[in-house]
Amino acid sequence: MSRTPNKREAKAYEAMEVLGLNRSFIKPILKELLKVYANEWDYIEAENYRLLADQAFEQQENIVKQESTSSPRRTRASTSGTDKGKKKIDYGNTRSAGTNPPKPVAIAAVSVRPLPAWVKLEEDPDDTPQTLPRTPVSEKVDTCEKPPTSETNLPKTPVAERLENRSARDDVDAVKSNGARIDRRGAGSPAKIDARTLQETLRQVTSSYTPSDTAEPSGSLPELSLPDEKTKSLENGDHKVEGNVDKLATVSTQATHIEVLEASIIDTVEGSKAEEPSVSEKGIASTSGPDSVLEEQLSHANGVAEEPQRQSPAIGGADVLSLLADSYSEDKDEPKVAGIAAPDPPAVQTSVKGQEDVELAEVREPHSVVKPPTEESQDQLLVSSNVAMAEEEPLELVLPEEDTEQLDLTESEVGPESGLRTADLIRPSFLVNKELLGTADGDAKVASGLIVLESTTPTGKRELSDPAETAQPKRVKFEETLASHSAVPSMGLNRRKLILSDSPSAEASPLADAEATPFADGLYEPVRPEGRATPGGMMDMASVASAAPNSGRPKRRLSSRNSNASGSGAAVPNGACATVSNIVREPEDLDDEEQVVRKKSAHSPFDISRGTESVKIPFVNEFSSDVISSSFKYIRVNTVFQDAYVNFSLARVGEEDSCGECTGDCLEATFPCACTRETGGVFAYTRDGSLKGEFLQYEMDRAQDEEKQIAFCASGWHCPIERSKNPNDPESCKGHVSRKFIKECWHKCGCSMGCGNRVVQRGITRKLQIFFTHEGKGWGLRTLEQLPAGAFVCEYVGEILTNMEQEERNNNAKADPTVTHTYPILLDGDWCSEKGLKDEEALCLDATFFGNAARFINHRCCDGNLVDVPVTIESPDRHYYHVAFFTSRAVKPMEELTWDYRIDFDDDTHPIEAFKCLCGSPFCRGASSSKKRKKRGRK
Ligand SMILES: C[S@@+](CC[C@H](N)C(=O)[O-])C[C@H]1O[C@@H](n2cnc3c(N)ncnc32)[C@H](O)[C@@H]1O
Repeated sequence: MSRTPNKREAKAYEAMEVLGLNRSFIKPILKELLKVYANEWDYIEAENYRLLADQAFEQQENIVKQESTSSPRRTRASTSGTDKGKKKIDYGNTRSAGTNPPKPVAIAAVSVRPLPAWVKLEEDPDDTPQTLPRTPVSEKVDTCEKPPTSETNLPKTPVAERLENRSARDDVDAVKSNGARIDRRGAGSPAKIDARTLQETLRQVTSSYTPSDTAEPSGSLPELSLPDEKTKSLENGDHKVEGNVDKLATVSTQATHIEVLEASIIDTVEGSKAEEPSVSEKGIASTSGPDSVLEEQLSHANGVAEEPQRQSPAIGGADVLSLLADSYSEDKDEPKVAGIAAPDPPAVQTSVKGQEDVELAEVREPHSVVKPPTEESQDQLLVSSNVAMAEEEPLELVLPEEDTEQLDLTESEVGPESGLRTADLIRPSFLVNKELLGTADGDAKVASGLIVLESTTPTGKRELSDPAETAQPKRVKFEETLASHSAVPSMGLNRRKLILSDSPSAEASPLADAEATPFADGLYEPVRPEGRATPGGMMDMASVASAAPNSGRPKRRLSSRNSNASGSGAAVPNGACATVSNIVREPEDLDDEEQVVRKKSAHSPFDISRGTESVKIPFVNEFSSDVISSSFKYIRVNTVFQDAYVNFSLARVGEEDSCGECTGDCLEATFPCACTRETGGVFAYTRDGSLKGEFLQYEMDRAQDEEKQIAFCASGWHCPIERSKNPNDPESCKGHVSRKFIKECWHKCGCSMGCGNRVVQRGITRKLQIFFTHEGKGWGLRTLEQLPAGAFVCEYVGEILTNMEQEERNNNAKADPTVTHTYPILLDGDWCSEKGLKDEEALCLDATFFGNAARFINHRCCDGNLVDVPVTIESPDRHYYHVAFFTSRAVKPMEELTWDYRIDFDDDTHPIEAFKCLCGSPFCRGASSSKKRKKRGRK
């Protein structure tokens, strides 16, 4: 007999029930969570039981995965086509009566790690947790809240306000009262309309803005009378459509600042009368429709920066497209605060492939100063066919009729010879600026331009404009295929992007260099990455490491200077970048094996952080079907692995390490607060959250000439590195780089989270993207927005390990080629001044298995665009600190973010072989050492 649940437990069940998760399914999960979070109910209850719901949904996904691997081979028909989106498995959903709940599978390892005995869960009344911890230890001590910088500086848009006001509870209530379908995505997540209905809805919405021949809706789909004018809501009889929007990515240049938005459409009513819109919904002023937004963009692109037209408030439920426009137009009025990312609306749950929700890629141009683009950039036409989101039926976005003139493609240009099909061009695209992408480093070779528009056929399938209708078709040339960029994620093979140009200047495109080889029809084959191919499967670091052609190379020294004992170069699978047609494939065109590969991803391509960061971090792979290994788990803050001693107790923070008397923003105070003690009485950050010039300069000088900062462990005891290598007979210290620290305000300080001396602790605010590099470096990180010099990008987050533990990992990796190479950073910035450092205090951060976006930052010899800066936040001890990455110079959108790992490629005493450096820097140390290797007769 089961015991009666206590009140809190009962409430948790109730909340989950609303999400369609029954008690028996939830019970073991709840139990496990309580165990992990030391019975801290506050965690479980926060954000409307989000943690619990997340775990439950994660389990469901695991069950699906288990089912799909244990069940016989799925046919293609079952993964695409008619039964798409149907679920056959019982997820413990209370609505699936009569089926037993499945056995819960193990919760992800990160969640079940027990709290070490020393962890004290202190309370700090000042800090209201805003984001749920993924792990109890570091989340509890970390003050990372939603970045308030821009919130404090910028007025909130009505959309942001509305979304904020609308609590998750409201959504759940709405779902409950309306009996809508339950979405699996997360607690508080509203029910989602099914994919087909949504697509149809959107098609109708978008059709209402198209010239004429709108398709008839399919008979089986609900009839939704959608607006033919911008200000009408999407409401009709029993159906009301409303949505949330979220910025997915940003592409900005001097001339344009474009945000790709994502919208979830929510069908709140199914078969019952639509509810009156809530007050907050009514309060939203609906302004221009999507056509206006795009017209705006286009007029901006033509040099006319007009104020969007305001119209009367929406009467009914929120039209998601109006919301987009609304947000856009409101934002335009706002002052732009340099260097601080605009606040995002509250997180929108990410779409998970195969589920019944669909997301829409939209484009808007927010609050940036818009300058007219160059003539050249207007001449460039970019066709992006990969903006459609993960669902197999892409959503369509129609541009204003007049812009059809911008592109006059002939059928032959989209015919089989070109590798394109009509279907490839019916997806939304976005504006990009040629200058920015054309001049960017690395694989940034995309020119800019305006977007293709297709007309809508009676069948609903939109096609290109009839060439006959166009007066003088422009000669359009495809320039680039695979090595292009996207600001939005897609699923593996289902992405491609082409540049079309009728401009003579296109002949001198950056593509027409040694890296790109022209082939049929002016198409350019992108650079084939170096390195041996891995089988077309998961991006597994181990297999990549073993497949990479670096055997026999000298080993790298386990440098006390920021030892990054990383693995070897990643190789791109064979044929991954053969021809355009090779990758211009619909999901249903993928063979079974590829389908399986795509489904293997344990990460959402829309946001690898799974909502833990305040911005989404998508990942894209334009080359192959590789996905990010499931052995990697995203964590937002450092997390103790096992033995590391990291004491964050408030009692240890003295007066000299906090500014209890301060209020608000310490940077505004007349005198610098106590927290500037480390930095000589000066704040290291500017008011817009960047690293001040002098600090940046110091770090860059240091990076250039580290030898000057080398210091040795105090005499009389042994260096922890040497101790970990050989505990019984350690050698003497080989030296460490002595670092200067930045100290941020923290819990004991009187200032607010908006204080300018809290930057790193707020977490990632920039638009970043993880992408598969074309050079063979594996995954990399790039920015989707312009970054000024000194901008905080991200922290290097990982497991906190003792040096001994790390050494063991290294040895395992060394001994067994199937074991993943490790990516540690040594926290030795103050070892030379610390005496008698114990083993459990000699720490490093390893992001191999648990880490954040920084874990994907690749190495670049000498001239990387990031510098790493040691920052102390919670701990007065400097044996534990944060490693924060700031830009060393301005970085353009789509540029890869890199830093110098400070590897000695010639050091063959290092336990782990250095990878073959493919950084491409003129100062590459790896390249020169490879010459030396050759001299030595090595490969
Ligand atoms: C911290 S990880 C960076 C992310 C990694 N590229 C991935 O796919 O997961 C370090 C590993 O990336 C690869 N890598 C980083 N920089 C590289 C470079 N300049 N050339 C070749 N490989 C590189 C190496 O395999 C290295 O062990």
